[in-house]
Amino acid sequence: MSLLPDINELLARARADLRMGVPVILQGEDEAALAVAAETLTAARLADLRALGAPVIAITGRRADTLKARAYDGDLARVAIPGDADLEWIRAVADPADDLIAPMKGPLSSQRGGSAALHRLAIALAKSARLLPAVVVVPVTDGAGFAAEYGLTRIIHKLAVPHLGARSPLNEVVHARLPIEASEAGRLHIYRPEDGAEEHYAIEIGRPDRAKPVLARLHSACFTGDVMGSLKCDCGPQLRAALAQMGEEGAGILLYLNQEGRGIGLANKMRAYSLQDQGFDTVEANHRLGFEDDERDFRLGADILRALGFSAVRLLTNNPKKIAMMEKTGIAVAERVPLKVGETAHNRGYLATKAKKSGHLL
Ligand SMILES: Nc1nc2c(ncn2[C@@H]2O[C@H](COP(=O)(O)OP(=O)(O)OP(=O)(O)O)[C@@H](O)[C@H]2O)c(=O)[nH]1
Ligand SMILES: [Zn+2]
Repeated sequence: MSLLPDINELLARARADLRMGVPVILQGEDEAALAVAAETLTAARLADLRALGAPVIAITGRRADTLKARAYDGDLARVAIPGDADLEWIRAVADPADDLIAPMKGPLSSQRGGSAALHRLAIALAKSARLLPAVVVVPVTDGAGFAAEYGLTRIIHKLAVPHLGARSPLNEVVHARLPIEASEAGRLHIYRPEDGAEEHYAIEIGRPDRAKPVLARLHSACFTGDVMGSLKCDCGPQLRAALAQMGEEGAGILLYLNQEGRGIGLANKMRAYSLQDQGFDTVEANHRLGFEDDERDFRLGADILRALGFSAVRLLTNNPKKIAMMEKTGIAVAERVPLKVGETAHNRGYLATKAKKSGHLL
C-alpha cells in the first residue's frame, strides 16, 4: 500500500517528534520502548513515563566518560533515573553546561545486561535530529497497541538500522544562474535527500570541463563564520577565498554542505562554544556534549560531485580526512590545494587544536 509511510518517512517523522518533545515508540524483535529526547522532555511527560515503568537515560560513551558513569554497552550507557530525580537532574545528565559549577552528585548507576539496541537507536535518532545525544527510554509491553492508542510514530529497529548508517540518495531539485561577486558565471544547484534531512547546495563557477580534475571545495555550513563574520573560526575567509580562486580561474565547484558545527547542528555548536568559554578546546567540548570530534559524512560531497558529472578534483582543503574520503568513494584527488586564510587572534587556538588533534595540515 503506497499510502503508508515507508521507513525513511517514519524516521523523518520521528526526528520531528523528538525535536518537539513527542514520544516515539521503538520496536525490537520482542521488546518495545518509549523514547523522549532529554532536551525536550517536560515534567508532565516525565511523570507519565514514570507511570509506565522505570525509565533510564541513554547517553553516549563520550558523555558517560565525562560524568564518570560506567558504559557497560561500550558506545553508550543506560543510566538509571533515581525515583526522586526531577527534570533538572535529567537535563544535567544530558547537558554539560553546568558540569563545572554544579557537578552531578553521587555516583550514577548504569544498567548492565539485557539489550541496548533500542537505546542505541534512540541516540542515533537524537543525533540525526541535531539534539543533545541523550534520550529517556522506558520499556512498554505492547509497542504496536501503545502507538495506535496514542497516535505515536513507531520505528521498527531492524528496518531503521540500515538507514541510519547509510546516506540517503540526493536528487537535484533545481538549478539557476546566480551571478556572485567572485564570478558572474555562477550557477546554484539544490540537492534534496530522500530522507527529509537537510538540503545541500553546489555552486558551479563557469562551465568546468567534466573530463579534467575540477577545482573543488567541500565547505561545511558555518552560520557564525560564513554569515556573521565570526572571528572564532576560519570558515568565512575560506569560503570567500575558495570562491575567489574559482572566479580567477574561471571554473570550479563549491559544495555548501549543511553540516553545521561539524554535523552537530547550530544549537549544539553554540553549546560547544559556551564550553570553550569555560576552557575546553573544540574537540573536548564536542566530547563533553556526547559527540565525536567530527560527526560529518563527507561521502555526500562525493555523491554530489558524481551527480554533476565529475570524477576527479583539485581539492581546496587542509583536512586529510576529506581527501581520504574522496579517494575512497571513487573521486580522484589529483592535487590538494592548500587554503590558508583567516587566522585571527581569536581562532589561533582553534586552528592549532585542529592541527594537533584532527590531523589538519598547516
Ligand atoms: N562542533 C564544532 N564545530 C565547529 C567549531 N568551529 C567550527 N565548526 C564547524 O566546523 C566546520 C568547518 O568545516 P570546514 O570548513 O569544512 O573545515 P575543516 O574540516 O577544518 O577542513 P578544511 O577547511 O577543508 O581544511 C563547520 O561546519 C563549522 O560550523 C567548533 O568549535 N565546534
Ligand atoms: Zn566556522
